[in-house]
Amino acid sequence: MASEPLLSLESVSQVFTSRRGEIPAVRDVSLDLAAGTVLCLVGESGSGKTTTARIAAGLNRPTGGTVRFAGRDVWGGDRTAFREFRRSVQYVHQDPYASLNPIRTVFATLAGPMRRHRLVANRDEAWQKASELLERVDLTPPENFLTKYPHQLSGGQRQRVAVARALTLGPKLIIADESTSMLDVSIRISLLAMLSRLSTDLGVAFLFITHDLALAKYFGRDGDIAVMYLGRVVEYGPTREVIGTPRHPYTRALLAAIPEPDPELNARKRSAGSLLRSMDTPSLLRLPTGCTFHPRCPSWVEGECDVSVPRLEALDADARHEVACPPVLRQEADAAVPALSEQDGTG
Ligand SMILES: Nc1ncnc2c1ncn2[C@@H]1O[C@H](COP(=O)(O)OP(=O)(O)OP(=O)(O)O)[C@@H](O)[C@H]1O
Repeated sequence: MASEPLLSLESVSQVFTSRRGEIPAVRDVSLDLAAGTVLCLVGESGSGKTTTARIAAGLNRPTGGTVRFAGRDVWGGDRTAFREFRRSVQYVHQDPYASLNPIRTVFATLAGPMRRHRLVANRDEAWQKASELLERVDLTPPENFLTKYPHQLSGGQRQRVAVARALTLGPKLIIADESTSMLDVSIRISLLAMLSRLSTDLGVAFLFITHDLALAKYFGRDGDIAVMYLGRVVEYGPTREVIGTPRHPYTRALLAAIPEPDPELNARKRSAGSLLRSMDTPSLLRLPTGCTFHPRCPSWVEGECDVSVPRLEALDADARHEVACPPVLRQEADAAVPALSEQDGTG
C-alpha cells in the first residue's frame, strides 16, 4: 500500500477460553487500511469477522500480534495514544434494536459524547451540532427527530442515529458491523449509499463487516476485501479483482452461492466453484489439519492441503491480490510462464 496505513493488524490472533476448550476465533490475521478507504471483511457466520472488527476497534485486546493506528502500537502502553485511537475509531453495531439506549432521546444520545469530550460549550451549540449530524445522515428536518426516543423510530432511522452518534467525535475510521443486520435489503442498501457518501465527503475510512458478498461488492467496490474462513484470511486484495476473478476455492464457492439478481455475479456463478461436500463448517474446537477448508474443497491435494497450513501469498510480485492456497498459486505461476516465454521468445 503506497501511503502509511491508518490501521494495521499485524498477525493478530484471538483465542477465547471456554469450558469446552480453547477457541481460536482469529488466527494470524494481517490487514491494512489506508485513510479514507474501505476494507470489507466477508465470510460465513463464525469466521471471525466480528472478533477481528472488535480487535480493530480496540474493544478486544488480541492474544497475539500487534494493532497499529497511525503507525503507533495501540496496546503499547501509551494511554494518551490509546484514548486518541479509541476516539478516532467508532464502532457501529448494525443491530438497530440493541445499539441505542431506549431511555435517551436522539438529542441526548448525540449530545452526550460531545459534552464528555468538551466539543460543545452549551446546550444550544450541542443542539446545533446534533442537527447538522442528523442532516448528514439524511434525517431531516432534524427537529422532527431530536426529541424522539428510539422506539419512536423505524429500524433504518435508528441505524442512521447510530451512525450520527459515531460521527460526533470526528472519527477517522468507522467500523460498520452488519453481520447481524435485521434490516431488510432495500433499507440496508440505502444506508450503505449514505455511508459511501460519508466516506467520500468526510474522508472517513470504513471497515465494513458482512456475510453478504454482494453488499461488499457494492460498498467496497473502490476498496479492498478480505475473505475469512475459520479465523483466517484466505483471500485479500482489491475488491474488483477478488470478486471479478476470485482465486480461492472458498471465495469461488461463496460467489457461487449468491442468489440472483446481480447479472454480473450470475454470469460468474456459472464458472465459479462449488463445495465438495455440503458439510457444515467445522467446529473451531476441532479444526481439520492443514488447510482448514480442505474437507470442503473440490480441488484439495492429498498430502499437501491436509498437512501444511497455507499462508497468504501474492499472485505475482506486482500484485496486491493474495491467496492462501498453494495449488492455486502454482497454477497461476504455471499459467504465467508460457506467457513470459512467448514475450521473450524462449517458449
Ligand atoms: N467472547 C467470546 N468467548 C468465546 N467464544 C467467542 C467469543 N466471541 C466470539 N466467540 C467465538 O469465536 C468464533 C468467531 O466469532 P465471530 O463473532 O468473530 O464470527 P463472525 O464471523 O463475526 O460471525 P457472525 O457473522 O455470526 O457474527 C465463533 O465460534 C464464536 O462463537
